[in-house]
Amino acid sequence: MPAARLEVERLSAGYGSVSILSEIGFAVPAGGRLTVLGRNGVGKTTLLATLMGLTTHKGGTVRIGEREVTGLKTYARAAAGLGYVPQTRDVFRSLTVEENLFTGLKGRPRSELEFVYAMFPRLAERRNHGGMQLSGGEQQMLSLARTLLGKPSVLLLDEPLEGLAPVICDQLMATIIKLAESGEMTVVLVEQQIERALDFADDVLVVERGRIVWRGQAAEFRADRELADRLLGVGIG
Ligand SMILES: Nc1ncnc2c1ncn2[C@@H]1O[C@H](COP(=O)(O)OP(=O)(O)OP(=O)(O)O)[C@@H](O)[C@H]1O
Repeated sequence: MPAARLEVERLSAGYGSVSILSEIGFAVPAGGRLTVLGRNGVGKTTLLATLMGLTTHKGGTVRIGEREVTGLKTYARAAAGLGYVPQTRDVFRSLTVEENLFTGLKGRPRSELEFVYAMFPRLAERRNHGGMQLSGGEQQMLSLARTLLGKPSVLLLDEPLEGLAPVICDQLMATIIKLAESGEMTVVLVEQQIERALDFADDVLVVERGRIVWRGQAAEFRADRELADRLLGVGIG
């Protein structure tokens, strides 16, 4: 599936009776790269989980291209082109690395594994190791690699760099930018490494207590040092 536009309108959601997100609205064009920033606990993970249908919907819509997916279950959203790499590193611990990757192929030929083995040589070296034997960083690579094999048209990444060595972070970001630029994926990134997130993204959303409090271009955000300090409590550049 090629990259698709993601459009979110007045999306409100939470957990059971608890409301976390209020009237979130944004759009990412096909092949666009958005980063969602915010302090701890403001609702960034909840936003990605809501796009996947994993929270309690309280209003609003989500569209992938022309298709509204709001009423769909998680598996149907995945079939509609949403790919999600959660912070929890979704690895089948009883399967080997390669068996984990097979589950991401969705019937496509094994030869496609070479694409992720080239990106993560560490996974190639450990292809016969059990999921349980992997380090945190290796599990992160595996979770991401499996999702990339599914060729989602919109990829949702929740802190994918956590636990990865700097050189792997560089490679990973470069690969994902390439996939977006070549029109294969639209990407939404939640990331605590703000400099890297700004290097990656075209556009930025800042969330505070479940609402969007700032939106604009990454270059604009970077140019205004006071903004990062005020909204995120950190200095940049
Ligand atoms: N399963 C859940 N049930 C109830 N409340 C939850 C659940 N998961 C998260 N929350 C609450 O929702 C709010 C937003 O959490 P969320 O994990 O989305 O924030 P975040 O911005 O991703 O934080 P971090 O940067 O620390 O990962 C928090 O107040 C959190 O306690």
